[in-house]
Amino acid sequence: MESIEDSNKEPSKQAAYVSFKGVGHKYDPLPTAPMVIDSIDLDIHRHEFVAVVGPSGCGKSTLLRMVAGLLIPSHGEVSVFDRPVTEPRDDVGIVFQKANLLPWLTVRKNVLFPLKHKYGSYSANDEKRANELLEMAGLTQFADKMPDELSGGMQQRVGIIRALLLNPDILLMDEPFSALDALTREQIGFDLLDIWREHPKTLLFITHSISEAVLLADRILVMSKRPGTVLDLIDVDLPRPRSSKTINSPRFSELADLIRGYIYEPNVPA
Ligand SMILES: Nc1ncnc2c1ncn2[C@@H]1O[C@H](COP(=O)(O)OP(=O)(O)OP(=O)(O)O)[C@@H](O)[C@H]1O
Repeated sequence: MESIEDSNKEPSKQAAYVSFKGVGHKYDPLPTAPMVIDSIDLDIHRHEFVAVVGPSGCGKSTLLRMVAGLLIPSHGEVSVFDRPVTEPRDDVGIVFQKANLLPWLTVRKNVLFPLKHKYGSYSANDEKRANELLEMAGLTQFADKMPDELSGGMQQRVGIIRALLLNPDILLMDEPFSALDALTREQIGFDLLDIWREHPKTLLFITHSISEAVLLADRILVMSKRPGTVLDLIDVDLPRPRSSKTINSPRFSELADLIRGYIYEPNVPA
């Protein structure tokens, strides 16, 4: 089976897993209403890490909601594994900016909550898996604590583990680290890469941080201002595993500058 390390080589030769074909959307059905996103064509490969960057309001979250089936595009089609997405999918995990843990449940019970909610109960095996994931995220000693006893970074890790417990094939992350301080943010990014290596997922990751996108992703979708279109889809040809050394490499700066050019001078060809 292909490893993640191989998966960012020659992405154009791989089969599409999540596909956007001519996707556009307007929230208001009036014919004169403006499009929020327009003419999005994009193929994402299985177990690929794609970061999405673009100006505020360009439709990044709108794209994510479409993959989850929480929003059906008014134009074009989103499909997963060649099947059009027409309703909410249960094979998708979502992580938002805030972990939104339930304050009256312990960390372990928060992680297990989606299973309980979905199936009414969970098995000893589920609990074992929850413990394994908590261990991997360095949270074993906090498993029986209440969420307000954890730092923001730890709470966000719990949110990620919770999204992973249902073993979704697709993980959607909407600015998951933006509420964290810079150091925690970098560390949790590396933690995410470790988790993703151990539990491969197709990952769509929205961020406002250009360096975070370059550090983590296989490819970066750069969107224009509203209506959001694809300005570029950049292969991040930096070797894995990535580390803090990656940030000091000349190629890292080149890629970050390329994206900055699009974001800050969108009319100037890079
Ligand atoms: N439910 C909705 N009804 C009407 N308009 C909406 C709705 N959701 C989003 N919009 C509008 O669609 C546009 C794109 O929103 P979206 O949240 O997808 O952008 P974004 O790129 O994720 O923004 P940000 O970076 O600020 O989070 C915005 O102008 C927003 O106001």
